[in-house]
Amino acid sequence: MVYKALTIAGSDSGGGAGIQADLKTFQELGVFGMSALTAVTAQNTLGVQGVYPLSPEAVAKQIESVATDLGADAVKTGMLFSAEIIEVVAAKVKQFDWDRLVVDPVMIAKGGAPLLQEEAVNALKTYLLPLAMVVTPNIPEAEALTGLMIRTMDDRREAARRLYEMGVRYVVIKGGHDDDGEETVDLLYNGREFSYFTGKRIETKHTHGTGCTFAAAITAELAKGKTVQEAVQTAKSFIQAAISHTLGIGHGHGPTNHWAYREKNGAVGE
Ligand SMILES: Nc1ncnc2c1ncn2[C@@H]1O[C@H](COP(=O)(O)OP(=O)(O)OP(=O)(O)O)[C@@H](O)[C@H]1O
Ligand SMILES: Cc1ncc(CO)c(N)n1
Repeated sequence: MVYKALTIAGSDSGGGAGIQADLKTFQELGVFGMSALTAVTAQNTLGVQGVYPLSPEAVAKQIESVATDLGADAVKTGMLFSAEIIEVVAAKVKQFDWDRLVVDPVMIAKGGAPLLQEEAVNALKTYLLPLAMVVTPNIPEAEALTGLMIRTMDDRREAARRLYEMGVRYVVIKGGHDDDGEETVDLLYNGREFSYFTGKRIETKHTHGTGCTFAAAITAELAKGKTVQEAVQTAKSFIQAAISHTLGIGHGHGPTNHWAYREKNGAVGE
């Protein structure tokens, strides 16, 4: 059985985030990766030097090409850039009846460069979140989507409830930005109960693309038919290994190590 996953996202020329992180992660987890590009970024470990969005038509065409021939067992969205692209992506997800959709609501790159236009946040809420099986905001993204200020774990649980009410079936609020404590805690809410995925916090500046990689690992596992709970657990182990064994390349915030999980766990596949 060949499992297939499609990522609809931006290109990071530096190879640590975006489409590149997604495809590497799919491959590492034994899933065939396909892509529909929304934008090209000129980017490296120091920052984003340019953003060149594609037309909504170009995005739609790529998705159609994949859907009408290869098909996808799970789909992930990353950088979507504009309300127009979001609308087209939502229409295609509906048209092809894709159920296993992971929406990583990418808004701002780690260095502060905007990857989503401000006025597109509403489009994300209106068109895409109701179609999502899983949404994976970091704390600032969860704040932008809910209008809440998130300081405590109680705030985070409240934000998860609000996101669930927007129509997402599983909400994961990542704790990478909560820099208190020895652990990172990612919270999962399924509309009934909360679960927590913890890992040792690694002291490192090399965390470029952690969010993309984590959401891509969830998508790969969902493509294999795993439950969301199982997929998040594997994604947490995958990102923990990738951050623990960073490569130390580039002059700024370097990428994570996408092959660390495989080296630790041996061959992966089904
Ligand atoms: N220093 C760290 N040590 C261990 N785990 C981390 C660390 N930073 C982030 N993580 C984990 O990495 C995953 C991604 O979380 P994070 O909040 O950094 O995403 P993000 O901000 O969307 O990333 P990016 O925007 O760079 O792609 C989560 O599972 C989080 O707990
Ligand atoms: C293309 C792209 N997508 C997502 C992110 C978020 O990390 C990034 N830096 N670049």
